[in-house]
Order: sequence, then structure tokens, then C-alpha cells
Amino acid sequence: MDILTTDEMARADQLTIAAGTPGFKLMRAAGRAVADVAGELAEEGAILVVAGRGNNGGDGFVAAAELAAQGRDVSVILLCDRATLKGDAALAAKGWKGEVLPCDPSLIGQPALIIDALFGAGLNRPVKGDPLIMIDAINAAGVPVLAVDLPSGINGDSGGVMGGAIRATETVTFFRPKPGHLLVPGRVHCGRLRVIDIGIDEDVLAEIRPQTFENNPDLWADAFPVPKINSHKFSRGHAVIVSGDIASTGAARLSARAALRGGAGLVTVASPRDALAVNAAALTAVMVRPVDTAAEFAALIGGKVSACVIGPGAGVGERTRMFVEAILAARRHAVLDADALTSFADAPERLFDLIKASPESGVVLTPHEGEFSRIFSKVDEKHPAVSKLERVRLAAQESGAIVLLKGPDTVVASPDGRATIAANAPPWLATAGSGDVLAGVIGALLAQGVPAYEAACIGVWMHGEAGSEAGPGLIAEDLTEVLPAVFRRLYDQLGIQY
Ligand SMILES: NC(=O)C1=CN([C@@H]2O[C@H](COP(=O)(O)OP(=O)(O)OC[C@H]3O[C@@H](n4cnc5c(N)ncnc54)[C@H](O)[C@@H]3O)[C@@H](O)[C@H]2O)[C@@H](O)CC1
Ligand SMILES: Nc1ncnc2c1ncn2[C@@H]1O[C@H](COP(=O)(O)OP(=O)(O)O)[C@@H](O)[C@H]1O
Ligand SMILES: [K+]
Repeated sequence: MDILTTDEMARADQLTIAAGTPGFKLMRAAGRAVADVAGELAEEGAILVVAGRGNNGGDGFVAAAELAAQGRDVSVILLCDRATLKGDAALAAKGWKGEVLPCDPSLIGQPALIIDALFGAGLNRPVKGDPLIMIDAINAAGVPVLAVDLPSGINGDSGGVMGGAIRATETVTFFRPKPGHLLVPGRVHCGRLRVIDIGIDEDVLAEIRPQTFENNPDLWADAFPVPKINSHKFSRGHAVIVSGDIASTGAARLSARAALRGGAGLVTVASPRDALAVNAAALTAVMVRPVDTAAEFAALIGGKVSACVIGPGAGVGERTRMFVEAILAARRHAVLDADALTSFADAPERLFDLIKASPESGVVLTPHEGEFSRIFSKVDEKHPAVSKLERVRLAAQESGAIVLLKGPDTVVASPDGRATIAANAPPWLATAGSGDVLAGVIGALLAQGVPAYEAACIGVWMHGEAGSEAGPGLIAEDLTEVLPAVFRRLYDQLGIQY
């Protein structure tokens, strides 16, 4: 699904209004939808609406009036003087015939539900003073909270907490999700997210041309590789995974097994000679080749190899740097992870120049936050206050690669500006070796000819699904073993026969 920034959402409102739907009609639809959800969350008992001075508060007033009309016990606290409300919010407040209580936290009491309509997309500075006291008091009340559009205090574009923020049970947003609903900590503050139609025509999207998407199969189904009846192992691609020295071979084996499970027809581990016995003893369907020097490595990948994965356990230093350079010189599709990134921490431009010199080869960089700040320190220095989404976009532009920044809200961005945010990763994915499996799955997709952006998105999604499939207690080894179940469900979802 498309994700709209708050500016893009404002544009969607404007286009809809310009096409003849009054803004107040949108507000009425929004407020009524909030009232419906409130009725579901609290089938009985008192409901308190806490409204701010803007249109978010306006939605709150509409919901209050709607709930009162249904016979519910509703009260409204307003952050400002009612007489100072303007535009649609003033109109909405007129529709509320009850009393308006002042902004006093002692008036919150213990309702069955609080509707948070303090701030939405218009939050433009850190919350302090009275609204902050109110937010803290709502959070402390210990009752369910339904947030209108965004939990108040959450930045809709970054998901960041601006001074303080509501912890909602559920959030109702309109038309499309915003980045702040999916990026943490915003996602955590939202609770369950509902996206509701308020009468904005989908045609506005053709004009807005959103560049951010939630990472799910609708987005990349067409690029998903399905073996054909006449496929053979060579046509499914050959992935090479670089092993580290004898003390750190496991990470490459995890990646290699994941690459095989991910659908690569052949997988070879390029192993230092002194680690050959360890790797060979621990691998079966995955092949092992002795490789010590850059020349040997170049000879191996110069053959029928379609993609390389380097980084997991590879070791930081000249050997890894030379191997990365050999991969890029040979124009192989590549996943550069972990140590392959850290090896360029002192000279990231050297890496980026090589990537940009072969734009036709798909290169995916898969840092976690620590690795990201090592190789993209310039992005962080130049743009200290931007969201995770924009940081990754900037990193993709700077490097010329597809950049994937891991975490509970993994972002994938392309130098052309497209980006996805994933929201399907369970927290138990954060375990040693999990990233190595992710690198292997993406390597498999690249090996099968999937374009790098889609390969990264598919890999992240499948990795998240595998985490849910394996469930709590998972270790990285489990992820590869549950991939067949993830494939089966995806095939069912996409209507692919098997
Ligand atoms: N036609 C539209 O544009 C629609 C808007 N809708 C609602 O309108 C909301 C956006 O409305 P607004 O743009 O009026 O913005 P908000 O209602 O989010 O808040 C804006 C007001 O809060 C003030 N403010 C911002 N940050 C503050 C802070 N930290 N401390 C104190 N005051 C602060 C601003 O100065 C402004 O007065 C959406 O989130 C959505 O709920 C919906 O009614 C659907 C239609
Ligand atoms: N809180 C979290 N919720 C969901 N997924 C997470 C969370 N933290 C990390 N992950 C995921 O776990 C994986 C960890 O990878 P990484 O940091 O490279 O670890 P390792 O190097 O041990 O494999 C990544 O895919 C990341 O997105
Ligand atoms: K709100």
C-alpha cells in the first residue's frame, strides 16, 4: 500500500476539496469513522474526547457529537478557548451541543475510553506545557485510548516522539498510512492501526505519485521468481558466499543455507583453505571451494556466478575489501553486509565510486544502525534530524546502491527515490545470525535475476514472515527451515500453483 507523507496527505485533501468535496465533509467522515471505532472499543461506559485547536480537534468534536447522538455518555476537554477555534474545527465544535471542559488533567477521571484528538498531522514543534501535562495524564489514566490520525506527539513523517506522546490502544488514520505509523517509536505508540476511507478519490494518487510503500507482496508480486516447469539448477542462478577464517565460518554457512532455501539453484561457499575442512564437514547441498587470494576469488566468480554475498563473518580488512572490489569489477549482483561494509568505514567513497561505476549490477547494502553510521556518517552529519526513511533514501543516493537499514521497521530505498517500510518483523528476529540469513535470502533472489530493489524488499518481507512462522524462541538456524512454509503461504496468497 502507498504511504503518504503528511505533505502528500495535505495535498490529497486539497485535491479532493478542489474537485468539489468540502473539507468539512471529509472531517465529518473522519469524525464519524472515529465514533464507529470508539463504539467498538467501548461498547458501554463514558467516553472522553480530548481535543486540540486544529482540525484534529475538529475530528474529535464530530466524533463526540456522533457518539452523543447515539446516546453515549460523552464529555469533551478542549486545549484552548472554544471561541478561538477556526475554520472546519470551529464548525465541528458548533455541532457539539454539550459542555466544553477546560484543559485540566484532574477532569480526565476513569472513562471507558479516551479519544485523543489533540494533535495530528499539524504537530510542528515539540509538545510542552499544558498539552504535555495532558498527554502524560492520559497515558497515566490506564484506560484504552483511541488516537485520531496519529497519537498526539508523534511526528507523522518520522514516527519520532516530539516532547511526549500518547500511547494509544488503537489509531484511526485516513485514506493512507503515514511513515510515522510504521516507523518506530510511532508504530509502538499507535497500537493497532486502522486505515479508513473518508471519501478521498484514489485518483489523487496519480497526481501525488507517492514514492513510499508498505513492504508487502502487492508491491513486488510481479518480480517474485517462480521456478518454471523447464527450469534447471543453472537457470535458477548460482550464488557465492564468502566465508571468514576458521574461527568465524558459521555466519557464511547460515547465509549459504538461506540462499539455497531462498531458491538459488547452486550455492558455493568460498572458504579460506585453513577453514575448508570445517566448512566442508558442515555443508551438504552447499558446495565449498578453497579461495585465499583475490585472484582465486576473481577466477571463481568469473565463471557462471550470478550473485555474491559478502560480509557475514568475513572479517574486517584488506582481504574483504579486495573481494568486494573483485565482485564489483566482475559486475556481479551483490549483497554487501556486515564486515564488508565496516571494511570501507574509512573510505566509503571508494566503495560508492565502484558501485556507481557499474550501475547495471544490482548491489544491496544491508547495514544495521551501527554499520550504517559507520559508512554513512556523512548523511548523518549533513542531515542530523531526518527520519530513518529519509536517511536511507539519502544513503541510497549517496552510494548508488539499494540500501536496506535493518530493525523493527526495516527500510529499503533505491537511488531513484522509491522506498519501503516493513512492519511484519516480530521482535524475536533480533537474534545472532538473523541478519546473515537475510543476506542469504536476498543473495538468492539476486541470483535468480530479481532486480535489486525488489530482491531487497522480498527478502525483508520473507525474513519477517519466517520470524513469525518460527515464533518466539527462534534461533537463526530456524529461519531457513521455515522458509518452505513461508513460500507455501505466499504461493497461496499470489495464486501460484504448486
Ligand atoms: N481537510 C483536511 O485537511 C482534513 C484534516 N483532518 C484532520 O486534520 C488534522 C490536521 O489538522 P491541522 O492541520 O489543523 O493540525 P492539528 O489539528 O494536528 O494541529 C494544529 C494546531 O496545533 C498547533 N500545534 C502544533 N504543534 C503544537 C505543539 N507542539 N504544541 C502546541 N500546539 C501545537 C498548531 O499551531 C495548530 O494550531 C489531521 O491530523 C486530521 O485529523 C481530517 O479532518 C480529514 C480532513
Ligand atoms: N526489534 C526488532 N524487531 C524485529 N526485527 C528486528 C528487531 N531488531 C532487529 N531485527 C531484525 O533482526 C535482524 C538482525 O540482523 P543483524 O543486526 O545483522 O544481526 P546479525 O549480524 O547477528 O545477523 C535484522 O533483519 C533486523 O531487521
Ligand atoms: K491525535
